[in-house]
Amino acid sequence: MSSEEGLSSTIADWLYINSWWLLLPFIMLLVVAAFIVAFVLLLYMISPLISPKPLKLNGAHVVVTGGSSGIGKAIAIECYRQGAFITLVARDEAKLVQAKKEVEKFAINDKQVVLCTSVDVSSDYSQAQEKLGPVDMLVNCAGTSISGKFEEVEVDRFKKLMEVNYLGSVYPTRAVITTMKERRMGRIMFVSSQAGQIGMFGYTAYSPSKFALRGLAESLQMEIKPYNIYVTVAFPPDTDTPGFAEENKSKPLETKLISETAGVCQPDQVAKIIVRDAVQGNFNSSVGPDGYMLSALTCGMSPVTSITEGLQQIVTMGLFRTIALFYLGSFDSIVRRCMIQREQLKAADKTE
Ligand SMILES: NC(=O)C1=CN([C@@H]2O[C@H](COP(=O)(O)OP(=O)(O)OC[C@H]3O[C@@H](n4cnc5c(N)ncnc54)[C@H](OP(=O)(O)O)[C@@H]3O)[C@@H](O)[C@H]2O)C=CC1
Ligand SMILES: CCCCCCCCCCCCCCCC(=O)[C@@H](N)CO
Repeated sequence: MSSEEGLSSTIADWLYINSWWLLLPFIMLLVVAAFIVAFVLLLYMISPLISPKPLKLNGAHVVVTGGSSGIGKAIAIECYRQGAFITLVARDEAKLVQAKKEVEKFAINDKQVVLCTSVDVSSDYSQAQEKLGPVDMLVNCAGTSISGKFEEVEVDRFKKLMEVNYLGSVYPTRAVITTMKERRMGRIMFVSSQAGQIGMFGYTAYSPSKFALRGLAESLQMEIKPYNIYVTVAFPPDTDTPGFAEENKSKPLETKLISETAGVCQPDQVAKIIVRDAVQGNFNSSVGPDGYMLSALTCGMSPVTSITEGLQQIVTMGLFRTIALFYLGSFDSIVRRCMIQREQLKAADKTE
């Protein structure tokens, strides 16, 4: 027997004896796949248990702070169109009366009413509790924005934004929560911003006040879930409102250029999405593809309200982080280019 023959017969013997071992990795793979499929099916079977029952807006009482303008007014209209009773809360009485008239145009039955109360949500709110009566859904939308470089924003503006955007959501929520817990039902909505998911140039005062809402929402949701009350945090992009127009008058170029990435939305489009998510009891409400990516990417330890949402987060997170790194690179280069341009302008001014 030549040495070549010997070698091939050894391999054949080896293959014959051990061939089924070769299949082992495939068998294991099949078993793992079967387990995953069974697990996902099981999750879907129990999903009705973790998804809240949708809120019936028809006949419900919805309170909207910041309801006299922009996104808040659009939310009020969207709820009114679905048969809700509305209370609008803001400071300026004339604007409130005007908004009330606009909302009333969308009535679907003659029992519906729109009330308004002039309250500054950033100062204590406890007296308002009795006036309001039972509330099915509270929309915390009153808010304002200030942009500018960190050292150029006056110190008291940092405080003001926390008072209006953050504490202005705490006080109204405190006013309605006890009754909601007693009735074992309700929805609380916080209108944050995409700038509450990503810290960016020009928003050193604004972003923290919007990030804070997310922390409040997560903590509160864990407390009140057993009472069948669901919290929604909305993270809209730039939206075409009077507030946005005002903000644009003094917005740094960098902030404008970076924000443009996510585009500008219309308030009624934003309101539709937010109201749908609040009715369904979704914790997270995002607008547009960038909003979707940002929410999946920054979900952290936030509560999950559907199996599909959880699975999507698991599958997409790594991919979205990869995309985010490119975005961050482009934002850094916007900031660097603007800085160089400013310095060149300054130098040119000096030589003149
Ligand atoms: N527009 C945008 O690009 C985006 C906005 N957002 C957020 O959405 C919310 C609404 O924004 P937008 O519609 O643009 O704003 P607007 O400026 O158009 O409207 C703000 C509303 O809040 C009320 N409000 C402001 N301060 C107080 C206060 N202290 N007490 C009671 N009511 C108050 C205003 O009425 P009054 O002044 O009479 O009190 C008005 O009704 C804000 O929280 C904002 O941060 C988030 C992402 C994007
Ligand atoms: C995978 C990762 C995707 C990343 C996408 C990043 C997009 C960032 C855009 C940030 C826009 C911030 C808008 C703030 C609007 C606002 O709150 C003010 N206009 C209020 O008046």
